[in-house]
Amino acid sequence: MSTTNNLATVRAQIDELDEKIQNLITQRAGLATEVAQAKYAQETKPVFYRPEREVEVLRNVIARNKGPLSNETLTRIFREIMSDCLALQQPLKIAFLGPAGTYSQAAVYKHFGHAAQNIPLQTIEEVFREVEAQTANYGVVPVENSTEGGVNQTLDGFINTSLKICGEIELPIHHHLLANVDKVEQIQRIYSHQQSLAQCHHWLNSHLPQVERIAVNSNAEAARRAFNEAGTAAIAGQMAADIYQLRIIASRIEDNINNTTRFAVLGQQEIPPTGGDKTSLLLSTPNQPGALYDLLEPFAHNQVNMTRIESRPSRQGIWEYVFFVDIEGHIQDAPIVNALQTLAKYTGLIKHLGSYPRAIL
Ligand SMILES: C=C(O[C@@H]1C=C(C(=O)O)C=C[C@H]1O)C(=O)O
Repeated sequence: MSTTNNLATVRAQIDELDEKIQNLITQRAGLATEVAQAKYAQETKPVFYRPEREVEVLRNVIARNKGPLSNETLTRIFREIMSDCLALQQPLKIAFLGPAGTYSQAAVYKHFGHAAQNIPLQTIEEVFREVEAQTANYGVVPVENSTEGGVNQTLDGFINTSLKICGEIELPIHHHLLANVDKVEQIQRIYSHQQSLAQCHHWLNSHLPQVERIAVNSNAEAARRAFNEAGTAAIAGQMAADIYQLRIIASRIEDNINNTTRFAVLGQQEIPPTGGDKTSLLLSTPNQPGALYDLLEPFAHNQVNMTRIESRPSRQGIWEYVFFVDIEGHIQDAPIVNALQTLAKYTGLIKHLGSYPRAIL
């Protein structure tokens, strides 16, 4: 068969498959609206977004994958399908640290797909407030970065909030130097979020040691300034480069190539166990010898794996601390129930911040 014929035949096969795929997606959307009816019938205040179900769908997708498409690609496609199916039931409003073009927005797209309505806000505190006030259904806040550690505004937000963490998102972070200059020598000032400046510290010291670095509220705000002010550059991501029409002068300038930020999804609901969960707790100890040992021992004794521990001043006395602890498992799992029972004897405060499915990819 000639190449032209072959091309035509394969394209005909693709057309046939596309028709099937489209029919199947349409059928799936129909079923999602049936699910909505079932939720109305079963629940007085129906909850449409179900992270425990979405993660099950995505884990099935990964388990079935035989290539050539990567797990990342297939989960991205299925997330978008679910995003639109969910929007037929309830269009979600998601609050995050704006303006448009921040890594937080990239995390929102990764987790909720493009059918959700984005609500960019000016501070992390506002994200907590809008979700508490139910002006937004969910919020996405950065918790920690693999290079720079915890995000203090978010940790402080957890201390006072009644919201629950109902998901986590892991986003690889690639920073670029963005500007509308012809030569690097023309750059007099670099704007970025303080975390991003810190994550590119070595690169800046070796390439642009004399240039002034100015911390602003977000990377997208930095990009906006670089667009408006001559002789300025921003450190931000690809999305900000696209939105603010800036050229990439140097790409991937983060000091650590595995630079990743972990985000939490804030909401009002408690998520049932999925078999691959994490639990976040806020604990406090009295200021006395062995207090930290007493806090850790029950987890070790019950074979609960701790993935993170971080302290913050409690703001209630001088040199008093609260501890943010992440463990593997769900709050309903027996080892965690037992550990918390023991812990209750020693600690002043045990606040369950949430149990949620581990981040997918
Ligand atoms: C369809 C449902 O509602 C939503 C949409 C989902 C989907 O499209 O698969 C999954 C979970 C929910 O967020 C459901 O709960 O099953």
